[in-house]
Amino acid sequence: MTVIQVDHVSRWFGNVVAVNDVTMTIGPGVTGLLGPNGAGKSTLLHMMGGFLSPSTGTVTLDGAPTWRNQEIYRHIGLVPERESMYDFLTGREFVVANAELFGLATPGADAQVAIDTVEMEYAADRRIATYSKGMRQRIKMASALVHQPSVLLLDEPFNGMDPRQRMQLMDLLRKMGAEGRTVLFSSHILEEVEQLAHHIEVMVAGRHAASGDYRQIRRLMVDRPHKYTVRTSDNRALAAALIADASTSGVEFDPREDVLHVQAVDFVGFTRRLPKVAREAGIRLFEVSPTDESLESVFTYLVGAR
Ligand SMILES: Nc1ncnc2c1ncn2[C@@H]1O[C@H](COP(=O)(O)OP(=O)(O)OP(=O)(O)O)[C@@H](O)[C@H]1O
Repeated sequence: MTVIQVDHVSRWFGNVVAVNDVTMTIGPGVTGLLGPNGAGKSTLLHMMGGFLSPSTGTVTLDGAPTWRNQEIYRHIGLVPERESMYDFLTGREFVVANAELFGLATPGADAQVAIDTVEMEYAADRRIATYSKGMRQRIKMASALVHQPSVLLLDEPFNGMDPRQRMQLMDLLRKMGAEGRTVLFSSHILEEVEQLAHHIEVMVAGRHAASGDYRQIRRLMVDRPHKYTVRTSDNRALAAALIADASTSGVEFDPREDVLHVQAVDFVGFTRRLPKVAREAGIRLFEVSPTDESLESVFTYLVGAR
């Protein structure tokens, strides 16, 4: 069971609309759920995990509703951002307790596999009270993995982790995605999502703002200005030709790098016009690359566009 379908889902708390008419499909592999604080990511993850009911709409896993569905819980692991941990337990006891809650036949052995997966064996028999934030995160992860779910939902999993722990967790999530599991993690940190997820879903203010590869999302925003670095056989001549063309709103010549920085009016218009403008002026294009194609700029545009 691997495909989560969110269909016209809204969730409100009193007057606050946390999730507003969201429809999305999450399949196998690693997907990033990106959005600023308060965008509704946690609320959405909890509804996907079946721990919170939608106010309207449905959330299903391979067609079966997730809300209060015992059968579905066996296939989903949720790693919440905040969770009251039982500090007096050891990491191992905590994971074993979760294995028992799932009714697994061999809780000790299953807990051991999960502890090894998150590389926490060295501290498994220490009390959780003595753990760092990153260790707590990993033991939570072990307890979410103890029943070998096909869907893993993680809320801000990298919070509080040091760079080494972050790399380890990224490797682990990549591996799980490659095994065919559905891995969905939320983050407000752009570079995390960019490094890990091939596919991203963007939430802004409770709404589903965009979906796809971040470059595709960038291209969806064709009405936004885009910047390019262009290197040609005659940069000055192209600068003159471009500034006379409606596709371009600004050109800067950089003599040190011997390139042009071009501000295009829109993506589609510029990518169509540039080869023609160059050909008509008898100029050869050596390099054309977008200069602001980072997820950060996509996100800023998406947030700014609201
Ligand atoms: N139990 C609740 N009661 C009242 N309001 C809530 C509740 N849970 C969430 N909200 C509100 O819903 C909105 C979305 O919150 P949510 O936690 O889902 O966002 P988020 O994107 O996960 O942000 P963060 O990363 O800060 O947790 C916020 O305005 C939040 O205050």
